[in-house]
Amino acid sequence: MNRPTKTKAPEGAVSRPLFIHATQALGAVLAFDHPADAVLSRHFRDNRELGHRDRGFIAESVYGVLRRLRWLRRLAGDEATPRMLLLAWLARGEGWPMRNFEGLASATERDWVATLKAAEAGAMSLAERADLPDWLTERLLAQMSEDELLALAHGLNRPAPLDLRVNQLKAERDAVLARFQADGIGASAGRLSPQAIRLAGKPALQKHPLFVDGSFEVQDEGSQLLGLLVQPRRGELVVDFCAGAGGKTLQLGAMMRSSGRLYAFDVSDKRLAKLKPRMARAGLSNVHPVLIAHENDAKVKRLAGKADRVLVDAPCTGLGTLRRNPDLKWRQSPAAVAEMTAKQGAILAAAARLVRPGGRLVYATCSLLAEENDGVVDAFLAAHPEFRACSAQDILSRQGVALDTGERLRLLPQIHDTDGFYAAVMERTGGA
Ligand SMILES: C[S@@+](CC[C@H](N)C(=O)[O-])C[C@H]1O[C@@H](n2cnc3c(N)ncnc32)[C@H](O)[C@@H]1O
Repeated sequence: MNRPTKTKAPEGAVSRPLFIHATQALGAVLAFDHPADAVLSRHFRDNRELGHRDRGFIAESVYGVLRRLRWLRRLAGDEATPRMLLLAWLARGEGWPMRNFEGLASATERDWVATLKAAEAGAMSLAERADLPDWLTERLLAQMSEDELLALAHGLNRPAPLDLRVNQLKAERDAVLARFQADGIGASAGRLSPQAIRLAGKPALQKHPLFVDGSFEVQDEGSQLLGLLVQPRRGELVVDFCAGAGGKTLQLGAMMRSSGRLYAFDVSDKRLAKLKPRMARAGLSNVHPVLIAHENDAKVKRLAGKADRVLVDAPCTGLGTLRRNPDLKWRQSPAAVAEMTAKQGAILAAAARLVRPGGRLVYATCSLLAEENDGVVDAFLAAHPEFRACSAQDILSRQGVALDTGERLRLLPQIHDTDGFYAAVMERTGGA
């Protein structure tokens, strides 16, 4: 494969081989057969000579094009190839000067880029301005005004910062911050979660001694608030019903001080397999990963009425994570939303059976769509009078998180600078 660092490029530009890598990766991503992060990981695995900065350029360029695809197609034409879209992104999105294209683009392409730099996108529809598909714009418009939708889209179309969660079993946040400062890593305390650190850039931290010893994990600050809503205590029986690779399981386990029993259910053995080494690094001995066939598996039913707390971090369209996964907006569809909402309702009903009287149930998604959020929770509460709604704002405020969110947690990138998250807290009545 091409060695990207050998060709001399003008200052601020990139080498020709690196540009070719970015074009190839973009072409593969734009087929939309697989998630963009999986396609990029594969490209990097197949091209191990690419360094951290090269990978950064490729990923940022690909994600930049995905975020602004409608605008770029308006400028470059509906038939624009991945190479043309990349040139258009670098010229208009990144504002590269013409000299950066020398050595990368042919004379004809450079003439095209020069024209493009002065081109107007012309009158654009709301969906084009928001850089969202038409169907999604329509759904969001039923929930908010045009101005709110554009502000949301602007927030979603920006790169996400890198957040860490300090593992309270192993370290104090101030000590981790002090160590980062000594190591020259720009970081500050999170504004919302008392366990969060926000990094100034995107340093590679997998080999950092505090990552290796389990003192911190990567977790969006918004996601950390979901763990605070569950608020598990030492010695309790807690179920993380859709645990995946354990982003929230690890947080819950640490909040329980590695005591009690924390069941991590999921239908994906691949995801649960990723949880196991993370549990070990985090120093948790209270987590029990359990592979289930579906939400009504006998392994689930065995815990009926026994759990102090159950988290349902439901499978969803993930549209709240567009800052990190901008391809999702082009890969989701109204049919996928309908399929999701049916599954979410079934999982929530099955998980609710595990909650003991007086116990807590938290339903959460990283979706922005009302049908996956309030729609599922309202239908559940209407069908289950034995559950009552609790105030997310009160629960967070008692843990020192001041957030004007009301009964249900709604986090939005343009307001909270987190991914988009939704959570509803409920309690089974009849407790002591
Ligand atoms: C939003 S992800 C969970 C992310 C995880 N909680 C974290 O914090 O990293 C949703 C998970 O639900 C799982 N899932 C899908 N259907 C399920 C079902 N019927 N029962 C339990 N888990 C399910 C998926 O495999 C996926 O891992």
